[in-house]
Amino acid sequence: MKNVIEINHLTKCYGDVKALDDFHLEVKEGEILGLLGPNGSGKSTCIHTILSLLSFDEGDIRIFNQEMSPSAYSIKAKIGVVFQDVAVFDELNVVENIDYFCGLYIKDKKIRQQYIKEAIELVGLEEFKKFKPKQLSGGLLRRLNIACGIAHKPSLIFLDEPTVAVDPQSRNHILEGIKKLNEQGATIVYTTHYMEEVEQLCHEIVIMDKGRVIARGTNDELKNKISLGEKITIVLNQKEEELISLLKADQQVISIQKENLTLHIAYQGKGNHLADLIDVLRESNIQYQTLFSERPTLNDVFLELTGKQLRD
Ligand SMILES: Nc1ncnc2c1ncn2[C@@H]1O[C@H](COP(=O)(O)OP(=O)(O)OP(=O)(O)O)[C@@H](O)[C@H]1O
Repeated sequence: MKNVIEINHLTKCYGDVKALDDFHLEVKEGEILGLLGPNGSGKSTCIHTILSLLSFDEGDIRIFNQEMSPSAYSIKAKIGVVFQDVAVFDELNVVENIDYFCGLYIKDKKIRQQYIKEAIELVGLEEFKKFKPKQLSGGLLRRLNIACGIAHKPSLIFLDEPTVAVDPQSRNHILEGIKKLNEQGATIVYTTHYMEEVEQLCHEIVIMDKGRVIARGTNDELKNKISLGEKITIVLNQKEEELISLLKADQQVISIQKENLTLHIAYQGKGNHLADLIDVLRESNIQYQTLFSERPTLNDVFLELTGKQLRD
């Protein structure tokens, strides 16, 4: 599959702050690529430089196999952008706003009407067509912002944290809408610091920190990169020093964290340890309240690679 975006050696400084540091990225046609990183890791700067809205210090950016520049209008016409900040006209209603933005690219009125209808359906704003932005809740406003950015059916779409501070219902509409856009053929670059969203949505995930790519792969590939394989949490009825000694002797156990009567046990490798642990508890006659097992999250991946939490 061909690359829609190719970025090499991209460096962008704001004074002394290196927001992008020898950044590399390839985005394949038809994929949803998630750019995941904590606040300040450079996600927005990355999107703005790709779109030539910001200049950069070093590197090169190619989109659709052409060099990107502020005047590359033929490339820009095939791109849709949805930024974090809502940018719509207060005096226009939902349909009129979408019509305005779609009209920048689609001149045929009949085709535009069809596209507006499809955009409204995609984000679930059918009941609010005549509403002005001030009459919409924050989540609905975000949905309108998305409809304005994608109504002209771009083949490459950038969404920069479109679900920040959005209610769960609107979040679901937004995520489902993005999946549909992708099914219709759009390549999507999605930035977020919500790991659950990239897990749910993205074919490939790029993890960023301090302006650099620190890991790339599918959800499973990223989780296989780290030594942590399984996390078991157990809430005991009373302190059990014997259990802790047994766990410390287990070579598969990476760490044990104690929190009152709760133990968080981290295991390495791909094995399942829950059944064995239950056997140990039974054999040692150790009583417990609850016991559950979890697989690593992308936060665990980030934590193991950087020593920091994805979310502060
Ligand atoms: N206009 C600016 N002037 C100076 N520094 C900036 C500017 N914009 C961003 N930065 C700095 O560049 C770095 C990357 O910021 P950027 O906004 O790209 O990160 P981000 O991952 O998008 O963060 P967030 O999730 O908070 O939006 C941060 O250290 C930020 O403080």
